[in-house]
Amino acid sequence: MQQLIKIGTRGSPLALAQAHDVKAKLLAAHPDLLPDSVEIVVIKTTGDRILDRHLMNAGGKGLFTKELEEALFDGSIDCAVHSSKDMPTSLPEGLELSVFLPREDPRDVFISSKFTQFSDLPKGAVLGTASLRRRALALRLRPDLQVVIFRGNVQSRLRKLQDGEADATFLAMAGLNRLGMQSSATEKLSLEEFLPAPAQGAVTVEIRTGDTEMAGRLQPLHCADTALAVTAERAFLAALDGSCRTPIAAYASLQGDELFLHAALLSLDGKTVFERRSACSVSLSLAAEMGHKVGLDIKTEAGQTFFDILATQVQAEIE
Ligand SMILES: NCc1[nH]cc(CCC(=O)O)c1CC(=O)O
Repeated sequence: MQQLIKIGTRGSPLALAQAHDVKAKLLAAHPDLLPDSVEIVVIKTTGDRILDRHLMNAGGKGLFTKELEEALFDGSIDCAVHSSKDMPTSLPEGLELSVFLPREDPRDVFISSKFTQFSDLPKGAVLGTASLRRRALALRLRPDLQVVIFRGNVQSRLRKLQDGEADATFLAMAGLNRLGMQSSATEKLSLEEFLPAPAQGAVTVEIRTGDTEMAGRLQPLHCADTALAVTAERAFLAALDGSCRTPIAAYASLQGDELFLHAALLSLDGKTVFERRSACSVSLSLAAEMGHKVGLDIKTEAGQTFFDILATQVQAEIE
């Protein structure tokens, strides 16, 4: 009997779609694997349970990964499938991100049943989002807009919109594509004006360091170009903060034989923006170095006072 490969995932429809995609790609890459030998194991995370409180107040990104990581350590799963943008910048000792799947559309989309594009929103219209980045980017363009906090998975946010809790919301195109819900997107937003979250659109697979068998099985799923871009974006995030309490945006893309990074740190109201562009040659270590340097440069430029004020504002927001 063939040894079972257990793929761990959260239970949201998006997480399940990503895990099933990884399973299908594993089976396609390894004809010797019997379909029954790859199993999806759904693990409920603390983040999924906290729906009443604002997530950042409860502990941030790690809330969605902790239980999956415990399952990796105790052997109840062999790999965990994640949206890279939900991954903390540093992982527990003994775990690593083994592969990045080819990046999906990295853009944010504007969603509304009343208005066909973001610029059509009337004065004072209400946006529903829990993302500090989306809030800051939207207010930067339209300081008149109101923002209410929208939490929950893609489906529940769309339901809140239907229920009239806001005039519009934002979601990642990648998630809608994976859910087969492309038609829910009202307007695809430009990468220039709505700079995505670091690593948006890229699925990653976490494994135990040293699990060469699992790493080998996953290798055919790896996309080197995606890894390069995500490495630069995550290095930027790590140099700045890494938590989701800061409006941070970054997008790197390969153009010819260069990797271009566009990165930004914003104030909560979008009035202050520290923005940089940089480029480097195609190398993982140079990509990491570039992201780190851009992050440190912006950190220095912003200064401690900026971060102190931001922390106070964010705290007041989420209480
Ligand atoms: N925070 C939830 C989350 N994590 C990853 C995605 C989208 C898929 C991706 O970026 O790969 C989403 C939903 C959204 O932001 O619309």
